[in-house]
Amino acid sequence: MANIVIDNIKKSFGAFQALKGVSLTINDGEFVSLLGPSGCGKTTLLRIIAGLETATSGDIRIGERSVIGLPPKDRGLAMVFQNYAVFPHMTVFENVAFGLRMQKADEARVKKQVEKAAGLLHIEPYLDRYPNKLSGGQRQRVAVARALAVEPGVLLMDEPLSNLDALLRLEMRTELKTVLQEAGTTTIYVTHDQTEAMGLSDRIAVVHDGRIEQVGTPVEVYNHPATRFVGSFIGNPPMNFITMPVNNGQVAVGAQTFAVPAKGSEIVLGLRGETVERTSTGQGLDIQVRVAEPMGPHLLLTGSILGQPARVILPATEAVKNGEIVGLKLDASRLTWLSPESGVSYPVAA
Ligand SMILES: Nc1ncnc2c1ncn2[C@@H]1O[C@H](COP(=O)(O)OP(=O)(O)OP(=O)(O)O)[C@@H](O)[C@H]1O
Repeated sequence: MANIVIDNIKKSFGAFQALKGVSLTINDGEFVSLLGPSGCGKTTLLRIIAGLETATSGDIRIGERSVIGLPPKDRGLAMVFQNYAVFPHMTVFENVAFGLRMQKADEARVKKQVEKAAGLLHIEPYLDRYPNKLSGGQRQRVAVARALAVEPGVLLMDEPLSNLDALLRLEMRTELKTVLQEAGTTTIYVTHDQTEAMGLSDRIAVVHDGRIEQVGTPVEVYNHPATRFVGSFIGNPPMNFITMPVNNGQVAVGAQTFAVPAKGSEIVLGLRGETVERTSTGQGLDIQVRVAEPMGPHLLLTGSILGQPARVILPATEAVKNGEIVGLKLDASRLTWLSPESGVSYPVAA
């Protein structure tokens, strides 16, 4: 069991700064995702924690002990990386048993742990096979099972589900969460998939351009994004950003008025598409609908609000035609207000 402290980690590759001072504490038994677009520095950070890459400056502490300078094997962690390395000359059983053999576990424990991990990842039927007789997805599950079999205090995972088909991904996501919670494993999980991060994580660290832009529970980062980047990266459809005029500290839309913290004459409204309610036009914000798409569980409207691109979601039972203007009532408690200059959101009123 261990907590992890990432303390002002910087990493440069030549003149390029991949990590620009990252700090984050992961509590004992917590599941934290590093979520961000390709190239933002997630994998580099994970490799530095693992000891596969050296930081330019900063400290990593696992269970209070600085691990900077320690080789990966002495850091008390297990890893599952995207390019899941399974040993081709070993059966699936021996692959999963690998870490336990290294620990010189007795045969009874090896068998018990391998069976437990194999059951979890649905690879029991393949235990006697060699990896070249498995699909990519099956091999990936072997790699995850191998990491879990040793019941590590800290588990680092880099897009471990990326080679699985959508249904298996969903199933594994649920199972991973359960097993890691039960084992009390401290987990850092790298992904660019916001759905995966939302579903799995106790907290999400949103990484952007070598920095952590926000750390919070999935609900916090979704409902109260700290920046425009976070609001647009998390959520499908992404948050809408609509620049609006401010008069005497108030924004008026139809019959609705909102007190806002803006200093200047404009503010950006961050609007989650599903927080609106249909009303008559002119009562709230009106959307000029370009396309209305029935999505099954809901109706997606794409168009413009105050001449700015917008997407909102209405219940599937609503009927809207392409080209129609639809009135939307806003829920004051679900709105985010952001500075037009910095893209940073104003704190939520207590
Ligand atoms: N060994 C290296 N030499 C030079 N540049 C590197 C090296 N490793 C990574 N980078 C650069 O550092 C940046 C961060 O890379 P990193 O792999 O951490 O991103 P990522 O967020 O994990 O992206 P992805 O999801 O695509 O893996 C990228 O711009 C990448 O090109």
